[in-house]
Amino acid sequence: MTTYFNSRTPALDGIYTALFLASEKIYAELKKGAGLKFATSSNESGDDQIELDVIADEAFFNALKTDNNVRYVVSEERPGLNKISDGPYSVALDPLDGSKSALVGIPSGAIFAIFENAETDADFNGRNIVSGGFFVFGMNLEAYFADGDKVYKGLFDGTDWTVMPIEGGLPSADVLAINGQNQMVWPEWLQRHYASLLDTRGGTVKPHNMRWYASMVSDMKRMVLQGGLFAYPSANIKGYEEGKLRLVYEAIPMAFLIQAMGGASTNGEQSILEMPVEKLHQKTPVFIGEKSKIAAVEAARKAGPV
Ligand SMILES: O=P(O)(O)OC[C@H]1O[C@](O)(COP(=O)(O)O)[C@@H](O)[C@@H]1O
Ligand SMILES: [Mg+2]
Repeated sequence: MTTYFNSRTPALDGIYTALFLASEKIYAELKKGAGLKFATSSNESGDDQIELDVIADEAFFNALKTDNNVRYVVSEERPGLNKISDGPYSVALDPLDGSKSALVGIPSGAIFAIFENAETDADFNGRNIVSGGFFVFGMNLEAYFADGDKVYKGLFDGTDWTVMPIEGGLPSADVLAINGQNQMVWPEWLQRHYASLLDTRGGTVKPHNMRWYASMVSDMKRMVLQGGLFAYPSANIKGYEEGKLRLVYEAIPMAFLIQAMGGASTNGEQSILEMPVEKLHQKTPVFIGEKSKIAAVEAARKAGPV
């Protein structure tokens, strides 16, 4: 089998190949316009699915199920731990991130994390992750990921992948990616912090620039290329008590990648990579970005009121 990427951990090479091959399949379906309508099903968490969610989940699962290094596959679209073998690594996936945005032509993608020696839900945490990142299904098929502490960009030209290191760390920009929909019911400290990021001080200072794709992979691609702050906070409204994003296969892989670039993450109180995991599908408030911006979020949270 062709090796698409030589990991610093050679046992991961086959897993990367499976992930890259599955992404090609999903991208080809998306390019054909296949699966871009609501399915009659819903996923493990009760979210409505589009047909491409199901196609994407099957593509990843089928690609990974023959690899003896893969112990479990975890997916947003499936219940529980799906046993593959007794191998040392487990893969957690959001097989189609931003699916509702895909319906209107905004780049979607897939998020992945590889964990070492995971046996229970609790083991799928930021201390056991060895690789994390995402694919973007946009103008091109691209991958952005951290293999250990090294960061790479992959570009598919329709036949082959070119994978290159990303050097130079996380760029810096006063860009804020957040959905302001729930701002009236955000914690009070966040309402204040948000206002401070947009404060022009009487027209003398440029406020943070707002960007929101409603597609985490697209917002994180912007982060990798330009810097900034990405946030999906909790809100005092049904369904958003812990935000919207999933800890294991959305927050942790993105936090791992951005930390490898010199950035940081928090749930408001602690790094996402330090958070205990209780359930595979649990949600968490997410703040990911430049170190100084994450420190400012935590300082605002500490200053209260919560
Ligand atoms: O609809 P909202 O509140 O803008 O949420 C958008 C967020 O939800 C997500 O689409 C995640 O949901 P899916 O994985 O179900 O697509 C993220 O990609 C994005 O950041
Ligand atoms: Mg998602």
